[in-house]
Amino acid sequence: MADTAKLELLPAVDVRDGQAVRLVHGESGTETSYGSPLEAALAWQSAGAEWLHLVDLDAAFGTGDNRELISEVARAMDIKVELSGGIRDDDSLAAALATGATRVNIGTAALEDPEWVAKIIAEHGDQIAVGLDVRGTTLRGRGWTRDGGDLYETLARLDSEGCARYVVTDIAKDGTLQGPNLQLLKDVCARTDRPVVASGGVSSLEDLRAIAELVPLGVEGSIVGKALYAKAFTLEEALEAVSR
Ligand SMILES: O=C(O)c1ccccc1N[C@@H]1O[C@H](COP(=O)(O)O)[C@@H](O)[C@H]1O
Repeated sequence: MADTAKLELLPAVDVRDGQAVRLVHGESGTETSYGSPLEAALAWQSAGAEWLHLVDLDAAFGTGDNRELISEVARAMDIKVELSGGIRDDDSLAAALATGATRVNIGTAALEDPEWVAKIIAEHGDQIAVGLDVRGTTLRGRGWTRDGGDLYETLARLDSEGCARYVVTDIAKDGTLQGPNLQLLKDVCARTDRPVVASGGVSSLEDLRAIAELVPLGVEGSIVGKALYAKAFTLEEALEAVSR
């Protein structure tokens, strides 16, 4: 990536039981509800977002799914959509791609079904990202409830299979407003030449500027969740903060 590129921002809409929610450390039961997912997504689009990070949390946790609602939201967007949660087999992948999402983010399946993930990377290329959701350097799957191997071993495997991009979440930071794990992002960027999307912990415009400093290392974007819903700053302010 060229050093002059600006950091992309991906406001998040995580859906649980039909509502836009934020979790703390991704733990089921910690939800704060923020109402209609479609209204939230449209608000981020109106505020100037170029991307929406849309997550079906029920599908990620295995507590059902919000497939129709997720599809409705994705189809209503004029902006790019990154779709996550419960994409683990041909049926769920087909449904995700049928929403018109620009790319889909694979978590659990990258840990539990490497052959399938290698196949879909080969078939769909840039439309597939892998979510590397970590505690320390241990990957977590199935709603972040189960260990799924070593971060760097998995990264090396996925790199060799041609994975186009990684979404790196520090679970210890996610939903806490405690700042991103910049060292983790630097460490991942040092181990891959593929673009990295940062996730977890953003609390301030300063945090976003700090992540933007990592663009020359390979950080392409940052997901922003709780800070927007908690009104720590507006999306307009965030976009301005990372514009160059
Ligand atoms: O985004 C969250 O807060 C979250 C919390 C707990 C589990 C998953 C979460 N989000 C994203 O869901 C996908 C993983 O889904 P799957 O394992 O492929 O079914 C991944 O992008 C997570 O970052």
